Amino acid sequence: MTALLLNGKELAAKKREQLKKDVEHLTTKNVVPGLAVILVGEDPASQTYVKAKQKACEQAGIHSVLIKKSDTITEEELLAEIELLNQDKSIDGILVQLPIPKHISEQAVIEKIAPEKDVDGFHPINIGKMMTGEDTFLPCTPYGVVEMLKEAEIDLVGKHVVVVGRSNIVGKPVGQLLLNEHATVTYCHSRTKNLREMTNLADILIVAIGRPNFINAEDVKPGAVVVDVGINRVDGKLCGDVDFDSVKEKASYLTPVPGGVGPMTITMLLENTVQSARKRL
Ligand SMILES: Nc1nc(=O)c2c([nH]1)NC[C@@H]1CN(c3ccc(C(=O)N[C@@H](CCC(=O)O)C(=O)O)cc3)C=[N+]21
Repeated sequence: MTALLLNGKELAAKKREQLKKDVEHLTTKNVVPGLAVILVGEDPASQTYVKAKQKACEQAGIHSVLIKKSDTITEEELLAEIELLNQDKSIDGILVQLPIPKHISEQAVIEKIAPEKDVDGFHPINIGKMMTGEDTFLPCTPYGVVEMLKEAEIDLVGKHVVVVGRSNIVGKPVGQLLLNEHATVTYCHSRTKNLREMTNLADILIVAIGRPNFINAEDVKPGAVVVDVGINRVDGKLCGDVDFDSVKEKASYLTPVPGGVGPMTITMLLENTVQSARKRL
């Protein structure tokens, strides 16, 4: 038996069609959703992602502004740029593309963004609201993962979710969102002992550790749902954290890379931007 594909690209396309209609409607009411992206430095991967975000905005009718800064910018100057965007009434969402140069505090930058424009869902106020289950901007990648699982009608209630990875932008929040959906959540990471025993307990295994082929068929319980959040470049080829060919013979559902979680991340960013713009009505 081979796993069914959780096709993020297809769901993203469907959601973007709906978003386009939502944006048209807002525009007739003189509200054009606006997203500002700040890119610091010349990292090629970041440039690719930012281009993809801009293209997606354009297709949905969202006004997007790219602010490019040299990697010699000071923290003070970057915070001043964010303040301008906080005050700008045409901007509903602000995203500072990560990573940023080491001489600038990532936390200071995140906390400078007005929480009501934090469409990444990274501000501590929004993280707090997510934890208590209040209405807020959900972080895009975790939000996209939950949307994919719901689209496939995978029941989450009481299921054992094992998250491999504990980053602030993926691992920690994806576990929290699935806990909010009544799953039982275990977090594992690079220092977990007996990792294979842990991952074999998972009904739903979420992998976001950033290492190619970190998870193979022996790590997976037969019939498990496996979500690969990894984005790695190996010999110029994009791959996830999961050994797709071996795991597809054992899992019930599996996300591909590319075409899985990545396109959903961008789609949820657009959704958050539109959600923010609606408050202007
Ligand atoms: N403030 C901030 N917010 C982010 O959301 C953010 C960030 N910084 N920094 C970098 C990561 C990475 N990220 C991706 C988004 C889409 C794809 C994506 O669409 N991937 C395609 C393939 C793209 C390709 O071919 O390179 C796919 O998986 O099918 C991947 C990665 C957002 N990030």
